[in-house]
Amino acid sequence: MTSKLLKIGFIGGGKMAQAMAKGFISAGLSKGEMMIASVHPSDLPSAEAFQSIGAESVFENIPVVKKSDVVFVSVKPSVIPQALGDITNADDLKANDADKLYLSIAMGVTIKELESYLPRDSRVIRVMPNTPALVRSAASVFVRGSNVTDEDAFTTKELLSSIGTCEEVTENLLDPITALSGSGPAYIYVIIEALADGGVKMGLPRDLAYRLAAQTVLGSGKMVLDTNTHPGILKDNVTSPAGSTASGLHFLEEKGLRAALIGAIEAATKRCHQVSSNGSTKK
Ligand SMILES: NC(=O)C1=CN([C@@H]2O[C@H](COP(=O)(O)OP(=O)(O)OC[C@H]3O[C@@H](n4cnc5c(N)ncnc54)[C@H](O)[C@@H]3O)[C@@H](O)[C@H]2O)C=CC1
Ligand SMILES: O=C(O)[C@@H]1CCC=N1
Repeated sequence: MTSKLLKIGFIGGGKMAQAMAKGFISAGLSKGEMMIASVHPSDLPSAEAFQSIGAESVFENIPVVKKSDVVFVSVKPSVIPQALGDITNADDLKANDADKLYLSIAMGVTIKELESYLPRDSRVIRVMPNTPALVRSAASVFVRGSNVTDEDAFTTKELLSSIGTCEEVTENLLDPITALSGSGPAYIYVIIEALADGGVKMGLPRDLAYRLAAQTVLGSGKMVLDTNTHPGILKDNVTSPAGSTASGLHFLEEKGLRAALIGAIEAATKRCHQVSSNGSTKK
């Protein structure tokens, strides 16, 4: 564990930044008062969200860099050139504050592109977290940039491990990872909603249906992780001969659930490739 509390900044204080900030606070890695986030002037709800956890919110990016040990770059991909350009063009930063660790969570924006916008020799790491960071159950990965030290990688791993799981990967895997675990919570929420709708259709009270659907997703994921058993075997353990599950599974196969999920990961990966290959400015 890091011995000192970290000063954490967010360039872009939106949904993902807020989830991580709250996760870091509940993990004891930082305090609201040690955090700062920049937001677009039109985004008062995000400014207020950071203020409500005791953090500072600003409409400029330079104060975020100056006041932080670690700077998350958490704007949309199309905003990256302008936001990082602000840092490179700030004369006073070049002298005093260049030595920061930048952690970009932006979908599809490559290390090469990030480094091209920042001052020369900047230490940049690409991270792909997900929103369950808020409840310290994120699935995160990271990729080292050209100038990153082992200590930077260690700090990154510690930070992200405090809000869930964290693995180091190579950059060629980041787009499919973004499609799977970055976007994945959205797919799972659709599944939870649909399972609950089915329960309601069959007569369950809605609140009970949501609780049962969510706990079933949570428990099934935990079974895969904790028992280290193939999901096919775990599925077979639920499926009695001539039982109800076999009938439900048959319906899912007829409707192409597997193909739909495989297609979703393929489609989302292709969208990341588009951003990577076109550059973040050209969507
Ligand atoms: N939402 C998610 O589940 C995940 C998002 N990401 C990545 O995180 C990044 C942010 O996504 P969200 O938080 O969902 O978006 P968001 O729209 O909620 O947040 C973006 C933030 O950037 C701020 N902003 C806009 N222009 C700015 C500027 N020039 N300078 C500073 N701040 C500016 C906005 O005020 C807002 O607070 C994206 O690059 C996305 O790919 C990565 C993993 C998961
Ligand atoms: O939809 C997006 O672009 C981002 C990347 C992963 C989750 N949300």
